[in-house]
Amino acid sequence: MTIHFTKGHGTGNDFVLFADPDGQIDLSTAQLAAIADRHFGVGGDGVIRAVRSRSLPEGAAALAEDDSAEWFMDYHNADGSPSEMCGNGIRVFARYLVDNGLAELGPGETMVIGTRGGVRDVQGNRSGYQVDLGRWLLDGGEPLVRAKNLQVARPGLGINLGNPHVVVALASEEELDSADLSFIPVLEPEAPEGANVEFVVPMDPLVIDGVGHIRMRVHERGSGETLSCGTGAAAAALATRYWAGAGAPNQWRVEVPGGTLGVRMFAAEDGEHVALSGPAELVFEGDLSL
Ligand SMILES: N[C@@H](CCC[C@H](N)C(=O)O)C(=O)O
Repeated sequence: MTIHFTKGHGTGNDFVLFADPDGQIDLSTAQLAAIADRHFGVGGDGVIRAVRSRSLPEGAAALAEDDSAEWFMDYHNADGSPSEMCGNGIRVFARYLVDNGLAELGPGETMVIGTRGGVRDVQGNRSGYQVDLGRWLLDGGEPLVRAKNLQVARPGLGINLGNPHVVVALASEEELDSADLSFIPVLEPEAPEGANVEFVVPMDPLVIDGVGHIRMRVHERGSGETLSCGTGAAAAALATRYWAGAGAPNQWRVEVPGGTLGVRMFAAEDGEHVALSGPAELVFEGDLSL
């Protein structure tokens, strides 16, 4: 079987995308991991299948939530495990659909995309694409986090954005730079479904012209350390605002090793939502025989 793929990224969080509109390509965990392998495959932090919501079982829930969710982002991590959501991936996915003529997204228009974490609204903007990540939840408690090269275990904050995160504040940029994230951080107690773990430090000053500034590195569940994580950047901004207390801003710039992401918290009908914006690039295409 040959698959025509496109390689894309959002702030260096990179993905292998392919279209399977009618849901005819059923890749095993091992095949997905082989595609994402940086030495023996195309290489990427995740593999994204563009499939019509009506053509896969999980799509029924997306269509029940919003029947305009024609497309479903079938997301898998680099080890082949499925994830509920990917904030950078969904922005790159929207660009992929538009550039390949599979969907249209005019200025000011919204594209509704199905994911395992629920439907998400994506819009184009000046810096690339923006996604409304929906309602967020303080979820997962405050586990202790250990990572190699961190002198002491740190308390984390569990946040759910469709997928699970634990955010940890570090003392300084030096500590952030020297943390060895090549190993899975140890959580105590363990997260039953695993977690993406974000390490953050506030920049100095924290707030400039009403916008909060932080730096972040991440160890993604199922993919290891990546250059960026969109839902992770949103979780990091939410946790920092939580720790900063009353008066902290609702708009944030998050510096990740692969660039800068924007995060904005805003009131919606069903509670507070968080939105993520930043670049979404398509880099090259090719054919892959499996
Ligand atoms: N890179 C993504 C998150 C991808 C999924 C994650 N590794 C998980 O297992 O939840 C993002 O940009 O949000």
